[in-house]
Amino acid sequence: MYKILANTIFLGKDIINLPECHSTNEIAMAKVKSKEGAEGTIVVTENQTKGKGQRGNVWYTQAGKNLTFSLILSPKFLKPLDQFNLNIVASKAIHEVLSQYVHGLKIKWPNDIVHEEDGKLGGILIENIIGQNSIEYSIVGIGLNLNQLTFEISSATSVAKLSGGEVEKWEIFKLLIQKIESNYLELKRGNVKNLKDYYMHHLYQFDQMNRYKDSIEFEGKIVAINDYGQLGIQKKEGIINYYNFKEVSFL
Ligand SMILES: O=C(O)CCCC[C@@H]1SC[C@@H]2NC(=O)N[C@@H]21
Repeated sequence: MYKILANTIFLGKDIINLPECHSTNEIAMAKVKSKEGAEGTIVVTENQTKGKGQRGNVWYTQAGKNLTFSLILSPKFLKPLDQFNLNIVASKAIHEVLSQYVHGLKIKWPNDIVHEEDGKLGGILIENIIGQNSIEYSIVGIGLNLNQLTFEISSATSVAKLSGGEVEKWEIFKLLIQKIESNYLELKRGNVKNLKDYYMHHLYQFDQMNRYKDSIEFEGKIVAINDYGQLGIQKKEGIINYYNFKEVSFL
């Protein structure tokens, strides 16, 4: 069991801690839809049995070892087209906290946390309820591999594997809540530039030639992310193409 004294203003004041559930995102979304989930509520579980990942994938995690949780936010100050800013808020917070434990971490667009040589440690799945001209609610689901040591896929890793020892997951949870809240409040105050500068500074493969694939494989370098969160890749010939998620893959 954990004791959290996160010292936050609103985030994590209400924590729903479940020994087991299918998906914390699903539970958080159901809470919002039934008007039981106020902004700041967090759903966390020790054993997520059917975690949702990006691109319709399943997020696998070993019971008890890792962090799987979802935050309920109500960013009505954001227009639907500005929703990528929430990815920046969450990925920056995770990068800031996990970098206290492991060196060489990067943010892989749009919101994976990876080690530059050793694979993926964490992912974020954001699901929004969009209103007329604003984001009514946002469920920010976070899965982080902390103490898991063996993986079925070779591209996955964990903080413990990279740092050489088990970490205190509730301490990391507390630090994350604090960082996410402070980044979110910074976004609310309109300081997007500071947040985005951090994100770009730690972006995986930024300004390096690499291979990518859209309809065909090509060589290019990541040079920008625009206000809509599209990834700008400059091809060898100099033209910059902007991609939505799913339109381009890293090779
Ligand atoms: O594919 C990814 O990289 C995103 C993974 C997001 C997984 C987290 S775990 C907690 C939350 N609940 C879910 O069902 N998914 C997210």
